[in-house]
Amino acid sequence: MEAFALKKALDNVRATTPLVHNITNYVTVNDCANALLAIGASPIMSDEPADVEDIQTICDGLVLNIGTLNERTIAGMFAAGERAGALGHPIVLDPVGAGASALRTQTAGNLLDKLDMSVVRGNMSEVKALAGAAAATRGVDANPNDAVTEENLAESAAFVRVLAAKTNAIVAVTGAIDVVADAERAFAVRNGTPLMGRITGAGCMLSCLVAAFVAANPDAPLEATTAAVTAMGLAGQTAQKRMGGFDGNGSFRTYVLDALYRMDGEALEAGAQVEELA
Ligand SMILES: Nc1ncnc2c1ncn2[C@@H]1O[C@H](COP(=O)(O)OP(=O)(O)OP(=O)(O)O)[C@@H](O)[C@H]1O
Ligand SMILES: Cc1ncsc1CCO
Ligand SMILES: [Mg+2]
Repeated sequence: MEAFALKKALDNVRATTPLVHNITNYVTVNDCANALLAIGASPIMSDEPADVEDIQTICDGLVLNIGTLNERTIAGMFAAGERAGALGHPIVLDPVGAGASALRTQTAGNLLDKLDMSVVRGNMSEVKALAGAAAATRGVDANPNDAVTEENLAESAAFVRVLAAKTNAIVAVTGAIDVVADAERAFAVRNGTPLMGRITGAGCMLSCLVAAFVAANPDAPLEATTAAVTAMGLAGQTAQKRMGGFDGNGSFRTYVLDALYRMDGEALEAGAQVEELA
């Protein structure tokens, strides 16, 4: 991808401060709010069905994360999603744990079927489950057997593209190599570090960033999603460089937020490891 598109995508987030409505899990909710603030967006969390339509009306985008779903929040997700669709706001689905339980797999599938989803962002086990393929989700983490590797990259990208075409959404599968695609184009992003799998919420935070980037770049949702994925991976790399002798995953989590806060368009361009796939 043209480096300029990455810089512009981040600059547009900072210039417009998109307000992002999140219906998300209670494990990583504070990290999600801080990641949005760090990148220059603004968070609001609201999952009460009687509240979500008003909240979505004043927002620029919506994240639906099923990490700790329950009947009430599922109802909130549909109500918010319908309002977002009516207003033309981007919706990002994070199908946390799809494949690990029937309720998660079915709920993620129903949200995708019934709402006008802009982006689906998950790990490969979750996305495979969503596509109806055999998947062995290990709780909320990807099964290593599902990992995108240099060897299976072409095949993985073809799978992601087919799902994107079928759902009419951009699909971002993350892991050691991230694949971001719509029906026509696909990008591989090689930013990131394995340490990101040693904290909870790197994926949840990324899904929120995707909503902010797409809301701020409505004419280029694929580039915007790729920019968000690149920014998150680069923040992980920057955070890792800062790790000192006594630091562990607690500090790493903080350093990721700091790296997002300090990232500018030039740094994003310089650090990006993005390849457009044929
Ligand atoms: N082994 C790895 N090497 C490099 N980057 C990684 C690795 N694993 C994850 N990442 C990065 O971490 C971020 C989150 O991706 P991941 O696939 O772990 O999400 P997730 O499983 O949904 O996470 P969570 O559910 O904990 O929020 C992405 O930016 C991804 O590129
Ligand atoms: C650990 C965990 N369990 C449900 S949601 C969540 C956060 C990361 O997906
Ligand atoms: Mg996840």
